[in-house]
This record gives sequence, C-alpha cells and structure tokens, in this order.
Amino acid sequence: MNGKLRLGVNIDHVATVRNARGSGYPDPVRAALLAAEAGADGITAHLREDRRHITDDDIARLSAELTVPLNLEMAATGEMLAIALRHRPHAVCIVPEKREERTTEGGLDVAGHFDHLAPMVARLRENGSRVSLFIEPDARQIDAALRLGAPVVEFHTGRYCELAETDRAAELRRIADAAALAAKAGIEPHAGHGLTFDNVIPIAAIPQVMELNIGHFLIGEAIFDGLVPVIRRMRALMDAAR
Ligand SMILES: CC(=O)[C@@H](O)[C@H](O)COP(=O)(O)O
Ligand SMILES: NCC(=O)COP(=O)(O)O
Repeated sequence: MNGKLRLGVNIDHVATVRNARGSGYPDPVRAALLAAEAGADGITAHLREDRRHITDDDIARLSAELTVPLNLEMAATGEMLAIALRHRPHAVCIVPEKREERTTEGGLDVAGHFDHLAPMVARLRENGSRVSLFIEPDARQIDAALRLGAPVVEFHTGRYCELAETDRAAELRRIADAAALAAKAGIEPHAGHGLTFDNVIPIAAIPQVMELNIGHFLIGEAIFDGLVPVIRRMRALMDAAR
C-alpha cells in the first residue's frame, strides 16, 4: 500500500458554532468548499443521532455541492443506514455512539457486534459506498473487519493524543502495528481523532496509513489564523512526515 497521505477535513464543529445560536452561520458547507480549495482531499461529517452539530440538511447539501469525496460518519442504526443509502456518500465510516458522551470515546466493537454490522456493511457496499469501521488499533477488531469485508478501517487516535508526549511510544507502536496488520490483510488503514499540529507527525509517518481525518483542532485554530492557512499547515506537516 503506497501513495500520498490524504487529509479529510471534518467540519462538524463549524456546525457546533452555528447551532449554539440556531443561526444560519457559520455554514459548514461553505467551510467544506473552502477546505477543499485549501487542499483537503475529502470532507468528513458525523451525523450524530442527537444532531448536536451536523444536520440532515447539511448532509443533503454536502452531497449535492461537494467536489471532493464525502466521508459520512454514523452510528450503526437503521435510521442512519437509510440516510446513507439515500445519499450514497463516497465513504461511510461506522462509529460507536453514546448520547451522553462529549465526543467519540473509543472504537467500535466490531467483533462484539458482528452479526448486527454484517448486513449493514453488505448493504452499504452494494449501494456503492466505501465502508470504513472506526476501531481501536486491536488485532481482534481488525480480524472482525476483515471477516465483514470492510475495505477500510480508521484507527481511533484519541488515546494517543491524550497522552503526554513522553508517554506516547507504546500507543504509537500499537497504532503502527495495527496499521501494518490491516494493510497486510488488504484493508486500507486510516486514522483520526484529536490530532493537532503537535501530535500529527508520528501518526502521519506510519507508512501504511493512507488518510487522516482531522476536525476539532483545525476548526478551533481557524478562529485565530483562518481555515485556509491552518489546513495548509496541517497538509505541510503531513507531507513532511512521509
Ligand atoms: C468519530 C469521530 O472521531 C469524529 O466524528 C469526531 O468525534 C467529531 O465528532 P464529535 O466531536 O461529535 O465526537
Ligand atoms: N474520525 C475522526 C474525525 O473525523 C475528526 O476527529 P477530531 O479531529 O474532530 O477529533
């Protein structure tokens, strides 16, 4: 597995700011179009069950207006499956979701929910979306993803990002080993959650990782420096790591 490391920009938290006031701005679709101009290879949006940030209308507009691939993150529910089947995004990343969580706390237990996920993955694939499973860097979960026929897994980097720089080596090794294992099995490894300018380089340097999805930090930094320069800087750090 080789090639340029892609950057997927997650625009969820543009919608968080919009929704704080119930206003029409800032518009996440405008942010997505600007992100693409700045060099994002794709756009990621998480339609949460509680619609706390991205809404159904945002997904409809992103589907209609984007010129780069859309990666729709969603929980494994019947409601979300119907939405994904209707819009047929380039990619669907199935993520675990708890109503009360502040953010996605861990990876999807693919092994534990195999029978629930199997028909969902099959229908999404038949419908033409590339299915990704957002998992912990764990051999048992990779094996389950392989048995499900998922072409992509995205490793949750939250644990790595929360550790102090001096304590990250073991978690980084776990992610690197998992990426190598997935790639060897023919699954394309992606990574994301909590990535920033300060912690992205070691993850971007893992040779098998093909895509990083980054959102919360980029949108926050954009308040100070603007979305385009911030995306360009992230892109440059990722490129420097390879
Ligand atoms: C699955 C994932 O990592 C992203 O969707 C990220 O969590 C942004 O959404 P939240 O901040 O709502 O969790
Ligand atoms: N799947 C991870 C993602 O889309 C972005 O996560 P974050 O950078 O907002 O933590």
